[in-house]
Amino acid sequence: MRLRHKPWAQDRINDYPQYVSPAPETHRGHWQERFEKQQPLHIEVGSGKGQFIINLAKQNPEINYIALEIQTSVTVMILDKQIEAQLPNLQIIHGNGGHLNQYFAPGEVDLVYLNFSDPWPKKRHEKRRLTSKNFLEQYREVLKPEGEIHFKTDNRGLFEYSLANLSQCGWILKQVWLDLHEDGLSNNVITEYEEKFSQKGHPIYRLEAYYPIDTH
Ligand SMILES: C[S@@+](CC[C@H](N)C(=O)[O-])C[C@H]1O[C@@H](n2cnc3c(N)ncnc32)[C@H](O)[C@@H]1O
Repeated sequence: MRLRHKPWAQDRINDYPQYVSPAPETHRGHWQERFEKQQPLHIEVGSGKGQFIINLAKQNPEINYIALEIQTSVTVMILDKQIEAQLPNLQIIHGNGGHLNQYFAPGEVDLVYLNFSDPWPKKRHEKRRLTSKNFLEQYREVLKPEGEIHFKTDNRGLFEYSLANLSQCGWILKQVWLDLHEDGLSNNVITEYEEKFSQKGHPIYRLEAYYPIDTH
């Protein structure tokens, strides 16, 4: 998938290399050097406008976060929030989650968040789904042993598809929620899309999964 460029937005991104590096692949294996403190690294693939990850970064200064977003104009919206908040534990990648192993070294990431990923309902677009097998392989490569994926969606079809792929690819499900806001999760941080779909009365599905250490 190609990055969608908008010149004005790209110029704005270029003005803040301290928050959005022009060459994220050059930090592969060295992301900790871009943060004030060396601490666990959590990333969100498909961050949208950044509400979720900005709030997480504010709430958890003991964790480093990276927002990864493919659309240029949307990346600018995260950047604008970061320019205001100046969080020392937040970096932004304007890039494609399908290239994760170019941005991160094996085991560099502690946790991957996927929130309300585009469902791409047509079979011919399956490869674009962030829980397709290609993407799951990328997460497995960059996560530390037993590092986790936390995934939320209101789309039942995408949730079932993701559960099936995870289990076929050997991931272990730690926990599954079929109606997050009914079942409760004490420290749930709400995303933009979650707010929108919850207001419409949609149930929110959630899962936590990890890839087991190979004991052979
Ligand atoms: C439906 S929005 C959800 C935004 C946010 N996570 C939320 O829950 O409010 C999905 C976002 O994922 C981004 N996206 C889709 N495919 C991507 C990819 N391959 N790499 C990075 N971002 C991607 C889209 O541009 C969009 O901003």
